[in-house]
Amino acid sequence: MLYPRINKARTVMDLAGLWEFKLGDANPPGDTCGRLTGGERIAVPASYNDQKEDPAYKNHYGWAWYERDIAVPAFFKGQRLFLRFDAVTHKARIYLNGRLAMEHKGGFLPFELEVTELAEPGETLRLTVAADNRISRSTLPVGNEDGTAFFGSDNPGVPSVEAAKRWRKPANLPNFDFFNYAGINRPVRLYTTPVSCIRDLTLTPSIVGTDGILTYEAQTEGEGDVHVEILDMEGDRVAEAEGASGRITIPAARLWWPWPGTPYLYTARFTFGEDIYEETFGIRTVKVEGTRFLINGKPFYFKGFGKHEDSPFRGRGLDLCLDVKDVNLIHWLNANSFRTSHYPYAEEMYQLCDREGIVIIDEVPAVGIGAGERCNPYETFSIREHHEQVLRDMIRRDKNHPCVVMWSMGNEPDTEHFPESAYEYWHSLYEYTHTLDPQNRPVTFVCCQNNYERDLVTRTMDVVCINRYYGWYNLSGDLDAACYALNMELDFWEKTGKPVMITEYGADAVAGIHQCVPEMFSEEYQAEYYSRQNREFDQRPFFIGEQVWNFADFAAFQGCMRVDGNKKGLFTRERRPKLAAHYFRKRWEKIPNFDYKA
Ligand SMILES: CCCCCC[C@@H]1NC[C@@H](O)[C@H](O)[C@H]1C(=O)O
Repeated sequence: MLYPRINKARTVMDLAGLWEFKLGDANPPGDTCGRLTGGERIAVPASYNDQKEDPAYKNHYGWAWYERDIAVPAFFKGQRLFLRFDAVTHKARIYLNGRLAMEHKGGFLPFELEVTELAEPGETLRLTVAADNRISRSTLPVGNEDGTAFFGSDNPGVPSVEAAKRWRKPANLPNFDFFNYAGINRPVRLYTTPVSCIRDLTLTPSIVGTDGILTYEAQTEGEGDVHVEILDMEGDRVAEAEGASGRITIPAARLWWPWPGTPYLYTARFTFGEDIYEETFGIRTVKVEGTRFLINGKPFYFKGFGKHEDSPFRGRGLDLCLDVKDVNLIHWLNANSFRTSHYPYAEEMYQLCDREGIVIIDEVPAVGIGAGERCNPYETFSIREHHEQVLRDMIRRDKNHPCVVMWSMGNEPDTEHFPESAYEYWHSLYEYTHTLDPQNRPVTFVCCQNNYERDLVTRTMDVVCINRYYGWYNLSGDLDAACYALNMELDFWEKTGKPVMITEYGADAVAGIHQCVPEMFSEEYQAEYYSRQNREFDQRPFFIGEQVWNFADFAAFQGCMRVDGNKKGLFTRERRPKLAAHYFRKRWEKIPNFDYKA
């Protein structure tokens, strides 16, 4: 799905601004709706939860209504018109002039509808969006349908507590550890194309000797011939071709390298009839070979984090300023990568990382798949069809980004209580995911702290990605015992012959709490936790990367395990560095992107 771009053949109308807004209820909206009345003002794009100090906004459960008028320019006449939503969380119903035009499930990937016949140029179009924030065992991310939220404390069986749980109003119980921000979180745009237009592009790079080879395919609608020009970063044409698909040789190609290498980007300029579309791409290869993760044939070492799209006021809403700030902090840290935990991020972040040479592990919102030994999620949760849909949508959206080097099918599902069911679910999904990517990048999922001897799934992934909290959620405060346990588990993984990386490890540190003898929740303990465990990782040649949890403190669901959110950040939510940030900046300055431990 192409990102909306302005050029001499296309234009884009960004619908950001103040919309009318009103909280709804849990009743399913109908196929028509009247004009929104009695609403309040809301900023779009942004989550609605934090835009007003009102528990009804913060803790809403159900539908919320947005509306604005669009004055469709008369000069759009003769063009095709598309309405594109980059993300509406978690479910959306779109109404044009009060009539239902589209529905969409999934809160982190774009969807669009053609409105050429519905939006009369020169007329005003009433756009109404209903957004449903409810999560359940049939959504991704998963919501609990009884009991408590992730890490929620409970006294089950106490008559008064059970009675109160029955009495209270329905509410979201996230089976995941981030606040369930919702609404129109990313841009809404009306864009035009010529009648005959380019609808999608697939760009697959490879390297032969010193030449770059670009295998391309243009999906078009209408009449015309496809012409392709390849431009270098200076804007000079270095190759060209005719035809909707083909292979183009770029002699003596400049490769895309992770920062501080040069992330060289070419531009493929496609013309089709009157339409034009330019897509940047990088000549780079990605491959797992033995226990090594190769980028351009060289063994890469991941230095980075899990992140979140999370900020005060905007919630999970797009914040380009914060994205630029975070990428500059990634450089400041001498880091080179992050995982889009636990959902695909806004496209603008991938565009930024393509240019800045930051490597991305791209993850779908499959988080919270499990309920302990009491129920088999693979038999009781109805998520498979939607899981395959979000994998298709994520890869369709992100397939051309050189910064994306691996797909993560999900975070911390239960793979130990029902190992055979888990294997059946995840191995078929792994095979399916491989069929979706024209570049056939490595596929993984991220394994939670578990009985790794019972887990039949993690060891079958292209890269073993483990989240471990030795010294925090277990062996708390005892880093000697934590390192003992960590080494025992690393001995286990060494036998699999797979590359292994840690995709989460960390300790909550409340900024400003300091102790001479490090104890949990102090900045000193967080730094000590990392320095001790990194020393163990450095002894293991098959260990290919360290991604800490988390880049920054972030908002989470209320609970006695969270002190104003999750405090495992290297930075505070306002991006102030803790001691551990300074520790990693020094550590990572000495660790090269390639051939570390070679
Ligand atoms: C019992 C062990 C469970 C560890 C789970 C650790 C969690 N991984 C997923 C992340 O979204 C959470 O924020 C992280 C944590 O809690 O900080």
